[in-house]
Amino acid sequence: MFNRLGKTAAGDDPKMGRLVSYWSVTVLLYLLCLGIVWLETFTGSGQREAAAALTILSCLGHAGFYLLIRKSRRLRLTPAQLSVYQGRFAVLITCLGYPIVGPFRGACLVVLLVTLVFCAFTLEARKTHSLSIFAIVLLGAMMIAMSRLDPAFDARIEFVHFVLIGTMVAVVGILTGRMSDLRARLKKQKDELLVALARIQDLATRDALTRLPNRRFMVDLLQGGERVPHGRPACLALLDIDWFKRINDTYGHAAGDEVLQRFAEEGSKLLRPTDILARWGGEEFLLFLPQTTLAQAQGILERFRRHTEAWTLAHGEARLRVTVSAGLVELHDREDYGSGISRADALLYRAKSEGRNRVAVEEEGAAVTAA
Ligand SMILES: Nc1nc2c(ncn2[C@@H]2O[C@H](COP(=O)(O)OP(=O)(O)OP(=O)(O)O)[C@@H](O)[C@H]2O)c(=O)[nH]1
Repeated sequence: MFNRLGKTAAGDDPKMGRLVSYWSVTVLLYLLCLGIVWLETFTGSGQREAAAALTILSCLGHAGFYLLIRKSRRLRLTPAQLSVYQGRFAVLITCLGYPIVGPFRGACLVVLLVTLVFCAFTLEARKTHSLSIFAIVLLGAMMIAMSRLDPAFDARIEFVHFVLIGTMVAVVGILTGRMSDLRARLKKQKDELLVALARIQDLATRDALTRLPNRRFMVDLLQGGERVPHGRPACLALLDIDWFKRINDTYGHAAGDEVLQRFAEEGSKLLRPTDILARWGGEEFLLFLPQTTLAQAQGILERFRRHTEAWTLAHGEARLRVTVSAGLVELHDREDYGSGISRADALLYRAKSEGRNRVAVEEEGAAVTAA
């Protein structure tokens, strides 16, 4: 119910929803405690002015906290900071209520404990301990003052109450502090796991050298779609850097790596956000062009080819140049990607055998090449 209330008040922001739902629980607790204050006021010896002042203070405090929660993002207030303020305010109100509730004083002790447990959900151990000390000191001061000022407050009973609540607050403070530590450790572990998971996902789906999606990513993506959706054109090309072995043999493997990186970088610049260039293996790349007709894809590949022969890579005194060959197909309606890749591979072979630095395109069952 409180979660639903938080969601209604805070919209889609889950953090804000949680804060508002905690806030509404504390409102309920305050209402209960104020009920006890007014019960004593009407049926016992409670003072009406003091009860009214306490009620107004509580209402103002709560309205203020609600506003602080809603504006917390703008004011850069963290949930922990809000909890410290709310916790101190709750302790203050409980201690102020202590002399007013007469024989129901024991209820204040329980409320103090509940406040501490509540705060332990958002506070770190150190802050929970300092809130416990604040509660013990304030309540102790209130008990001493009342046993001196009001004969109804028996010093012996107050002393027993103080020892009892002091011990319980200290124990609860330590336990909730431990709980906070545990929570902080769990959160740290969860954050570390999320980072590790993101890294594993990255390693599993990206090529370490070029940072392009790797073959596994591409296969999963293409197999996930299984078949080309009916009525939507999509094209697929296999690209291969020409005479790449010569670069390795002449300038070394590191230079070859640099060429692969540069090829990926330059190629990615030419593509639309929906196109995917993946490293298929070695010096071979796969380009997937969704929602693209063969004529459009041919234009993109031709631009890619011309751009590749235009850029150069400085390597010592030398300027390395490469060219690329490609086999391009339009995926047939409801065709599975595996057969599309085989057709593109055959066309790539043809582009290589017809002289390289060209795009071989399949048209109406026959493969033609353009350079
Ligand atoms: N530097 C580097 N070389 C690689 C990598 N992966 C594969 N190679 C090399 O790429 C070369 C590919 O050579 P070939 O398959 O003979 O092809 P090619 O020399 O490009 O000739 P064509 O494809 O026929 O134009 C091989 O020497 C591989 O060792 C890599 O990650 N880095």
